[in-house]
Amino acid sequence: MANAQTSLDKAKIKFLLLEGVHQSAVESLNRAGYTNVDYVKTALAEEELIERIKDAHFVGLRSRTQLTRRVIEHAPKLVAAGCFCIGTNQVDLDAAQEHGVAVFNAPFSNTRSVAELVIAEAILLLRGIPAKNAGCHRGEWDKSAVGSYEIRGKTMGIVGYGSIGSQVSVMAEAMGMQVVFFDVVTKLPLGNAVQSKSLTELLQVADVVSLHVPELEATKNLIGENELAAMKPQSFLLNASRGTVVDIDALAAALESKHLAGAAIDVFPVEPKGNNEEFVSPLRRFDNVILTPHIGGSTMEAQENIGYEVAEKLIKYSDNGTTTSSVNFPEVALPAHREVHRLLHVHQNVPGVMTAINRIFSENNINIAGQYLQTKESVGYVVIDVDSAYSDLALKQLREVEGTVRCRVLF
Ligand SMILES: NC(=O)c1ccc[n+]([C@@H]2O[C@H](COP(=O)([O-])OP(=O)(O)OC[C@H]3O[C@@H](n4cnc5c(N)ncnc54)[C@H](O)[C@@H]3O)[C@@H](O)[C@H]2O)c1
Ligand SMILES: O=C(O)[C@H](O)COP(=O)(O)O
Repeated sequence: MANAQTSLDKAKIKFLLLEGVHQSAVESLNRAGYTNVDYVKTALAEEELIERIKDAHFVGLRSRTQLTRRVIEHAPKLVAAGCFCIGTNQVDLDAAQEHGVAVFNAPFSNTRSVAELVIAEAILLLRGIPAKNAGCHRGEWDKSAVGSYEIRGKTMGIVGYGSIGSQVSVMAEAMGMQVVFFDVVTKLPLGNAVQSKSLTELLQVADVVSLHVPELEATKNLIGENELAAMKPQSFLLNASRGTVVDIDALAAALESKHLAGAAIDVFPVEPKGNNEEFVSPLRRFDNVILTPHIGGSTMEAQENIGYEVAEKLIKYSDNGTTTSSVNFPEVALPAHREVHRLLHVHQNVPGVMTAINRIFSENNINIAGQYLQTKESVGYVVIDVDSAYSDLALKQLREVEGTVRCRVLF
């Protein structure tokens, strides 16, 4: 499937890859015949992105690039976007859907890296290592067991029991911790973990609270002044999810008052746009806080696997039309299209469109070799395999159907 033909010469299909995604992505694209790759090591500000994306068919990005409605409106050729990470909050998914741009991500490849970091941070914080380390760097020698604890026997509270949260759960139990978790969905508890009935119930019993929820309206400031006050005195807060989930000023106050004994924060409400910009945060002054520059998923293993995973999804969509695991698009898993031409029609999901499409085939006496239809919210995606002699005519007429967002052909 990887070397299937597309109607447009593959060398003309442009991939814009941003934020230094792993070379494994470029290798995969080249191997599949896609050699027109514009590789950029950084994120781009909106104006520059608009300039660069205007003739791109595919774009690859990580968490820093903002794929806004305005950018999408200035990308007339764009058929898909690949987020080489888990989060897709940096993409205006509604605008992408409306413009027929399928969005893919890598939901699993970096989850182990985040879970490992969380366990390491829990151990370091309970031992008081961040402050001891900072002291030693300043020439201090504080040899003392006061305030240093094992994690064995302590309670890990996990908020968001998805791919990452559930792995933290298994690892924490393996280290001898008890696990409680809170999720808006009822989840199968792994091992001896127990699902809490409410966030407050979890906050009241956990020695370490680790956040693993997506960025949503409902998770904005999920942990604010009241939630911090509900946490056990001398407990720890870990956030490697999204910066918007924690009210950072309220956290600074809880650390200042010594209600919390420490924290480990990887993501921030405002993050520097690039590695040359200063990192500004009210948390910088605390020795008992581990601060990391949004690197929870940044390991060589994770990045390489993400490169392969997302590139593969973009290649499949380009070569064959398959949209399996898209986050905003109807999911269709398609067989190979041998000896037929494949028409891919993206349309508004409104009554009458499919009738108009099917009329084209019956009125022109075109035999349909295969038809696959799926809808999602405001968008419909129909794939029609036809005899090669008829694809030109069908394509022309399909583009005229009212409600058409985009239409292309693969042969
Ligand atoms: N720091 C990093 O580098 C890094 C790396 C990977 C992922 N992340 C972030 O971590 C987040 C979680 O990743 P994941 O793979 O575990 O996602 P996931 O979708 O597998 O799990 C998220 C879980 O949160 C739950 N949830 C949603 N809203 C909730 C709420 N209000 N209260 C409690 N639970 C809620 C969901 O039901 C789900 O079980 C991602 O969305 C991403 O933003 C950060
Ligand atoms: O959503 C994610 O997977 C993480 O936030 C990592 O994003 P990054 O690839 O920009 O580091």
